[in-house]
Amino acid sequence: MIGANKNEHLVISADPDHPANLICSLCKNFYTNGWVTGTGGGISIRDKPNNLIYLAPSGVQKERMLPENIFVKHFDHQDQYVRVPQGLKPSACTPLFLSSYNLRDAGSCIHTHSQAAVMVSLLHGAEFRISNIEQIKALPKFNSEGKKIGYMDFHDELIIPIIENTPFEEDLTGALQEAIKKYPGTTAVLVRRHGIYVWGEDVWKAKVYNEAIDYLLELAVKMYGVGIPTTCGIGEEKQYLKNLQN
Ligand SMILES: CSCCC(=O)C(=O)COP(=O)(O)O
Ligand SMILES: [Zn+2]
Repeated sequence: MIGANKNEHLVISADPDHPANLICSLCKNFYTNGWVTGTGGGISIRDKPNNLIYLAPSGVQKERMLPENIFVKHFDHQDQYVRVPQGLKPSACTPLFLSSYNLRDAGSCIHTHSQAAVMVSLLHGAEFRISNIEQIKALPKFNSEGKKIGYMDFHDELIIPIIENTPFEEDLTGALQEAIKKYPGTTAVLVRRHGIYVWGEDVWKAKVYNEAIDYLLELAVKMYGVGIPTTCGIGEEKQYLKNLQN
């Protein structure tokens, strides 16, 4: 778009909670968790009141980005950028982030290359399931139309679909959209041998959901390591641990 490089006012703000600042600060935080190392992963934030979408550049060290490196699109004209930083390309994850906005009205979407996500994708088929773990209560519960109706209970079973990886990130879009439609109860999609996409109503919800899910994925890997199934009922773990000792 002509003049898109000029709209620097859209990304320069003294407010630490401005989307362009938050993309940079949260990516630093994700980097220390090992979620966006080696340029992989990222985050997009939607400014719902101003109808704008903020996106990181592609192929850069995500923990070193500056607000002026951030791309901006208008939500109603998703084929056009209103801010294009010079010499940079928008994240290859863009169509995946947009899918969460368009299909789930998300306010932010996080993509990580978490090793726990990759491990779980290697240990499961089409779905990851876990239940009877306190941390599940941090995750949203949806009705059959994908509308949030509250939070999951301790005994609820969390189900996250797993899609197959593709050589190019953007080619994941069709499978991610299918999974979003097939699983109205999910707020995340795992990508086998690659990572995970997690979205939420706003950036802070997306952050909490991503943290809670990653905790559960990491726990799941540890449970497999000692032979306890992730859907094991309360008290049943003893029988698996007993088998382990024999
Ligand atoms: C080693 S990163 C490969 C690309 C990828 O999976 C990813 O998440 C980063 O894509 P981007 O275009 O945002 O750099
Ligand atoms: Zn990726």
